[in-house]
Amino acid sequence: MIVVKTVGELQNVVKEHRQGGARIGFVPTMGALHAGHLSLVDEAARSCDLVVVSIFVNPTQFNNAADLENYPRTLDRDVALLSGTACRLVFAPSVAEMYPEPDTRVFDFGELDKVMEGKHRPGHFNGVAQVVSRLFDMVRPDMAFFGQKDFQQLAIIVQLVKQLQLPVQIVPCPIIREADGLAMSSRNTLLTPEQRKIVPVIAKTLMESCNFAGHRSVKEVKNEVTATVNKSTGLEVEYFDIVDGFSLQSIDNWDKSDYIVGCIAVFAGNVRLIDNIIYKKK
Ligand SMILES: Nc1ncnc2c1ncn2[C@@H]1O[C@H](COP(=O)(O)OP(=O)(O)OP(=O)(O)O)[C@@H](O)[C@H]1O
Ligand SMILES: CC(C)(CO)[C@@H](O)C(=O)[O-]
Ligand code: BAL
Repeated sequence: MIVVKTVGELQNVVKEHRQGGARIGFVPTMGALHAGHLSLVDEAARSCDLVVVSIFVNPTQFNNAADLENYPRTLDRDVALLSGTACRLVFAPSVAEMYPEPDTRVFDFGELDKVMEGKHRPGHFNGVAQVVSRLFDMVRPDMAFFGQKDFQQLAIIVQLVKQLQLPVQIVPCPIIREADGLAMSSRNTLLTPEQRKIVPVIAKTLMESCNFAGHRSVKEVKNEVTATVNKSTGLEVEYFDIVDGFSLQSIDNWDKSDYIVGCIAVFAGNVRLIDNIIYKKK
């Protein structure tokens, strides 16, 4: 496996493979890899000849300086993990390599980034769009793989690709969970052992709420999920919303959409976790 740090080196390796007829699959990450990331690599390997993984903690998508500073950085371990997968090229640039000049682009995603993560992390999706569009320009992948854990991010990326008319196919990949249901996340490593014992209640509550979807009102399910998670010691729901899976706008009635998703963000102390559950998909 090759690890490169500069755009020039990255493009040389990718070009060589492309000239040999390889289909390029791309998995963007911020590192601190876990089985969720590796599932994206496996999925990419099913349909692509060269799998490229980027590892870059992108400052422009952090709206909170402490979150950026505390974000786990484990490059050597990440490279070791990837060497056991089908990934053959890792791109781990510095901030200066990614942003030789500040990126001042402002994207317009309409209502998609005004809710949920976008509302609670101002500027977050603009930063995600900046880095992902740069990475796409550098790698020029045929396909790019994103996890459904970051449900709103996926919708934004699909919109970004449409707006910029990029020739890349975006492939959504299912959420990988720990044995106790907790959605895998790099931020899980920041939890104390006590917090780690409590946080599975988030996924458990979302899963149990499926039994009520369509039977109780949307408002009741929203209140019930929020109250159950908030009752757990040390957990505080930032938002729980039940939305149309395409527009991401809240719905007030189960009949309003054929694609309904419940999205949650929860603080366990200073650690912010997100998860979601699909209630209905045609
Ligand atoms: N549990 C998971 N299952 C499937 N995909 C995942 C999972 N966790 C992360 N991903 C995906 O991996 C890609 C890189 O995500 P990222 O590096 O931010 O990891 P993360 O674990 O989501 O970290 P964070 O703590 O920031 O949430 C994204 O497309 C993300 O959706
Ligand atoms: C897509 C991404 C790698 C961009 O920095 C990040 O938002 C993530 O890890 O989901
Ligand atoms: N997984 C999304 C990246 C972030 O939290 O900034």
